[in-house]
Amino acid sequence: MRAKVRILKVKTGGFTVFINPRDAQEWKIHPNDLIKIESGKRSVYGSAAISDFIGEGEVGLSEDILDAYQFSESETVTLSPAGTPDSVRYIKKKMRGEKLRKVEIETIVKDIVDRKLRNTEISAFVTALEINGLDMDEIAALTIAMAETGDMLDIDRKPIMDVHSIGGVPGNKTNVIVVPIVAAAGLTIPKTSSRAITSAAGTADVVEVLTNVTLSLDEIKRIVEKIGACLVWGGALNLAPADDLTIHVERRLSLDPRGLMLASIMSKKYAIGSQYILIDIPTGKGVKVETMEEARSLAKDFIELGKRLGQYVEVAITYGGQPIGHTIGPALEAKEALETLMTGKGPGSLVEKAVGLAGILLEMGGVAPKGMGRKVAREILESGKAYQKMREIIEEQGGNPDIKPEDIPIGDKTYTIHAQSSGYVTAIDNKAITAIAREAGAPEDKGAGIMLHVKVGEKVKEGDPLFTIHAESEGKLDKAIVLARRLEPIKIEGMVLQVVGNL
Ligand SMILES: O=P(O)(O)OC[C@H]1O[C@H](OP(=O)(O)O)[C@H](O)[C@@H]1O
Ligand SMILES: O=c1cc[nH]c(=O)[nH]1
Repeated sequence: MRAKVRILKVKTGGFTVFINPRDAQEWKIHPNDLIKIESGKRSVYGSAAISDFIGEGEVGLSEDILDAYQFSESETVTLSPAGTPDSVRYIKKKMRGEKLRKVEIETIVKDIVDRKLRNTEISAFVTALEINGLDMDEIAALTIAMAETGDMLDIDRKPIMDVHSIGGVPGNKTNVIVVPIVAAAGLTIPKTSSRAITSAAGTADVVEVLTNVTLSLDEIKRIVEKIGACLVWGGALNLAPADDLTIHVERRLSLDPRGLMLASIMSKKYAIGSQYILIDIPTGKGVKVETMEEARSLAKDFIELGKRLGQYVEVAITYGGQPIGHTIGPALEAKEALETLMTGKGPGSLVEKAVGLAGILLEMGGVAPKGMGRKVAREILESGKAYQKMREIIEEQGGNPDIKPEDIPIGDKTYTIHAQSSGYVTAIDNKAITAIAREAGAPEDKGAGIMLHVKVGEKVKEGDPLFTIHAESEGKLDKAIVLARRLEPIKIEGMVLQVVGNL
């Protein structure tokens, strides 16, 4: 079937191919069929949508396709039904709990990248991995396939350091501070981050409040070779492109299966050429890893995977029992991170975690003596050198280096929850805090989120403010308030915990 391309100003969130109803009837194409579009050496897959705003003999392509593949108006292309991709059989094999062969994993990844697998099949894959997991051979094959289906970066500087958190803990803007400290010490750290997966703000969402994070590989290479660092969104690049497509599905399900998480993180590190990698595993109630035992087992997997890829990996198991700092949500977190960089001071949990992680990297990179990394990192933060480096990062990535915390717009629809009794804050529920911030609109609404007025251990009096919800719309604020009242994320107890009468 031959058709002329019509470029449509429509975003559908997927690759959508619009076909006229008469052509669809003649060609036996039904809504949502997978269609292959070929032109010369290019081929791309998309889902059929039938509409008479497209003329007979034409094919309408959504902007999503055109962002990734160049087609020109009126160009003649060939359309054909694509049938069921082989990878669907392999996904079902994993659903049955069977081990996948390397070639089967490679086919799944290639089909994700080629868009032969759509969100329905990708979510089946994510669910199968959540339930049945992957062994180390499968994880290594998945990591390499994810990296090799995209571009590889070759930065002309050595050694290449990197840091990555498995995420999960609310308010984790730590790497926005770690990266400029490490680069200010003279090391090279091309940091790519994903957007939020299970949280209310991924590092890419936070940095995007301060500067552009959607850069090309050539721009990253230029910036990193010039100033030693970047803080960008991995999904904008063709680095491990299957990663962002699976993360898109994971975010909807709020799932991050262990094997996929290892492959997601390490494929990005492999593709960007990182040699010395620090992995942060926040551990505590209500985050991805709840016990030290689980954290140590995951740490071993990261180290083993690194060995297979020729990378040196160290892992920091960090405290994740309550949010980091006081802010949750992209703009609120960007404000707190910027204030900390500008003043060299900030909430204890944020500063301690940032200098702790940066210190490990400084020792790994040989710019601080063993046991002195944390001290050197703190000096770099307090001296303002890390802030100067952050200004360079912001400027090189296209932002305004003079941006001040007070310039950052925060959601102006607010509601504060107050303590209903006096006592001590004994717990802050990570999952509930994230859920409320997401209900308020984070991470998509950058100004949405939560400002915590108290942390665990602090004394409160009845009526004291506990946290403020920020939203950009009244509707989302109302929903977040309802959720906050139901979940009561901050637990306050007096010294008497419970009274038990005669049993
Ligand atoms: O908390 P959730 O959303 O599950 O995890 C996703 C976040 O964790 C990682 O953080 P970093 O880039 O290493 O700082 C990812 O890149 C992303 O920003
Ligand atoms: O980049 C990341 C971070 C956490 N989990 C993932 O799957 N990828």
